[in-house]
Amino acid sequence: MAKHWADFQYEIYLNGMSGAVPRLPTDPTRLEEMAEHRLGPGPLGYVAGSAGDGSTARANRAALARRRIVPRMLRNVQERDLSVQVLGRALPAPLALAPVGTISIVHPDAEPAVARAAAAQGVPYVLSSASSTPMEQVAAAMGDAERWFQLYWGKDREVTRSFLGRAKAAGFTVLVVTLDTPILGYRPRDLDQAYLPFLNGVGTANYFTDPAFRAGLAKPVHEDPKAAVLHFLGLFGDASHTWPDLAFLREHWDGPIVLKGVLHPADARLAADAGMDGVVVSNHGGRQVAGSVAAADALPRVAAAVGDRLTVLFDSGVRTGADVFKALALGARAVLLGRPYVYGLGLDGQPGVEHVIRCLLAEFDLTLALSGHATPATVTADDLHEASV
Ligand SMILES: Cc1cc2nc3c(=O)[nH]c(=O)nc-3n(C[C@H](O)[C@H](O)[C@H](O)COP(=O)(O)O)c2cc1C
Ligand SMILES: CCCCCCC(=O)C(=O)O
Repeated sequence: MAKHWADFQYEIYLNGMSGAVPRLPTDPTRLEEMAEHRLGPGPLGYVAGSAGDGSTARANRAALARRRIVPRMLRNVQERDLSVQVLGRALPAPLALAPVGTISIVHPDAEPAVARAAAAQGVPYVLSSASSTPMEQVAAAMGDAERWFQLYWGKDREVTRSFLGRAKAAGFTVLVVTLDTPILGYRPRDLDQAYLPFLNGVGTANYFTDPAFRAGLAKPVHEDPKAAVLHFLGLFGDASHTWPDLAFLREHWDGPIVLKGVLHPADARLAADAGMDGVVVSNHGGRQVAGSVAAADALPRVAAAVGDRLTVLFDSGVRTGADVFKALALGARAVLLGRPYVYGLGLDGQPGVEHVIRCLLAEFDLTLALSGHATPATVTADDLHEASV
């Protein structure tokens, strides 16, 4: 019998009989409010902030809210199985943790704590290139869990080659290449505070420990850390890449490659033509292009274009179990969770991340059941009503 994630809510109620209530809110909005009070202004602005006037981040939420679920009745949902096949892997639920760089700014346990939480819940964690902890150390904390690595595909081919070699040696099997951040977006909350974690050497650990990166420095990192940070800023992204350049990555990575940040169906077709295995329909949580299409509005068009050729994943705005359901109905195979788990980490370390995962999946399990589905596979666009406002 498959695990019933919904049982988490009964666990909470039962614990309540002995006077215990959850340490963190079970509602993502209240979780975010709590984080707003606990995180310092710099880290909070960096995590919660987005590009320009913030309209893309708001549109992400609105596009999901506009779609309403139309539950079906009398369909025997007593036994449910949330597992899905993603890139040839069986996941216990259609969920992975999105790559989020520099998270030691919210909690000193940082990526290893997230890795342990994800492994404990069986959910893949996509480790960011901009991790505060070298990838080998995070891999060690992942145990037997799925290891996915996100690449910032930068200017220096030797560094890219070295990252791919290290990731492979550390047991990462899926490569997620982020396309939407060759340059950092315009982010007023960070600009107003002149706050960027990288300036303090946070999020540079994979680079500073990398032999190819170090070979490009005139002095060792500890002798001239500022020069090392500037070197990192100069090479982390490369806005000159074009589609044929993907051949380099295909040549150096023999596992699945997923392109993150695809919003246009034509780009999704190009990804398939380039021999990629999947795309993440994402606008980076509204952090890159202010005024960009909401990710949930882009999703059905991308799924219609390449759903039969590529694995379509989704992020940007997922906060609740109902959002996961809606993303599947719009054509995603699974979703990536971003900011909410960072708030869980900031508030309570590894248990905080586990709490966020368990709440989300309990709500997803209940949404699925109460909408008439025993498995994610049967959810389709027919389960949604699009409200006019
Ligand atoms: C603080 C922060 C750092 C991020 N760092 C990365 C990163 O290193 N690599 C990456 O591909 N995406 C990064 N992202 C984007 C996330 O992977 C994801 O696309 C986004 O958080 C989804 O939006 P949501 O959090 O609003 O759901 C970051 C997002 C945040 C909030
Ligand atoms: C200057 C390095 C930029 C890395 C961007 C990290 C990220 O994806 C985000 O902040 O969003």
